[in-house]
Amino acid sequence: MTPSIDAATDSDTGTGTATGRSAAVSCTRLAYSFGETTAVDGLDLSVGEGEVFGLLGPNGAGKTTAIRCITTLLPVPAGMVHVFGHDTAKEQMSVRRMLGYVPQQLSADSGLTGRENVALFARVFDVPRKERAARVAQALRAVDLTDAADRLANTYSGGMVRRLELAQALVSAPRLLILDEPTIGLDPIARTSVWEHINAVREATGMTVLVTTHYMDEADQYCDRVGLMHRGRIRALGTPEQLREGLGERRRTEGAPATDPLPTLEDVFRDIAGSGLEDQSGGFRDVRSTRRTANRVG
Ligand SMILES: Nc1ncnc2c1ncn2[C@@H]1O[C@H](COP(=O)(O)OP(=O)(O)OP(=O)(O)O)[C@@H](O)[C@H]1O
Repeated sequence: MTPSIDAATDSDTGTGTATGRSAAVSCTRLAYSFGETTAVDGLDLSVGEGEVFGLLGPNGAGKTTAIRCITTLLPVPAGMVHVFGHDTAKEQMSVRRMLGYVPQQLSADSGLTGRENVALFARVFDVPRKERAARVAQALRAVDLTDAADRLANTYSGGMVRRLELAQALVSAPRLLILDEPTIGLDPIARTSVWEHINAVREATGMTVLVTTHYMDEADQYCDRVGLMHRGRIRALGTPEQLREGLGERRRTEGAPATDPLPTLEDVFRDIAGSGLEDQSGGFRDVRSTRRTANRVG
């Protein structure tokens, strides 16, 4: 099993100096293409320290690609990415040490117990040997898996697997937690539970959270700010309330009655993504995401 962020060998000595920027994540004109397909197209993004920032967008908007550049799993061919002031192109190891990453794909090994899965990540992320057992126990406790810690992961429900993956990402005490669709395919109770655990850790540690989600209700409820991404760029940015009010205001200037209810975040999303939302939802990529989750549950 390969952990989501491998221990890397690169020229970074780990002594890179932060440039003094206060942003947890800063992308400047980030661009990434797969052959002819432009996935990220000049992305400018700044996530403040301690924020819960939601990156929203239809399938294929470029969210995962942007996240993989931020985590250093993909190179940055154009533009710049900094994590707490460290340049991801030059200081790959320093950046990786500050990150916890829960990818869309399954990152837990079904043939290991919960504790063994988390311990594996503790080793890969260089948690000092003497502290490992305590840190693993702490991470499992933080996601409420202490009682199930010594069961094989293939006996876990989908929600428990997601919480286990959260524990794997938390065991290195990251300053920045990046989650790609953390609740996709989970039932409403399991979704709420995942968010409650993320929030509890954030409140206790001040960790910054960058999350992608298709669930607008989650973004509205849990994110301090959201960026709506479409065709590789951020098309709208603000608090969920600002975005909802902005669309409401525009609709009123276009003649909508003042008595109309305030638009939802989903209305804002549809306003920006337009037909892209209709064109791409339910496609192969969507099915693949759901299957990935089904495999996890199964
Ligand atoms: N490995 C790859 N090879 C070729 N094209 C890719 C690859 N990964 C992504 N793409 C393309 O890049 C674009 C952006 O994909 P990306 O996965 O970043 O979007 P996304 O917003 O994360 O979508 P989703 O919400 O479905 O996860 C899409 O057009 C996609 O088809």
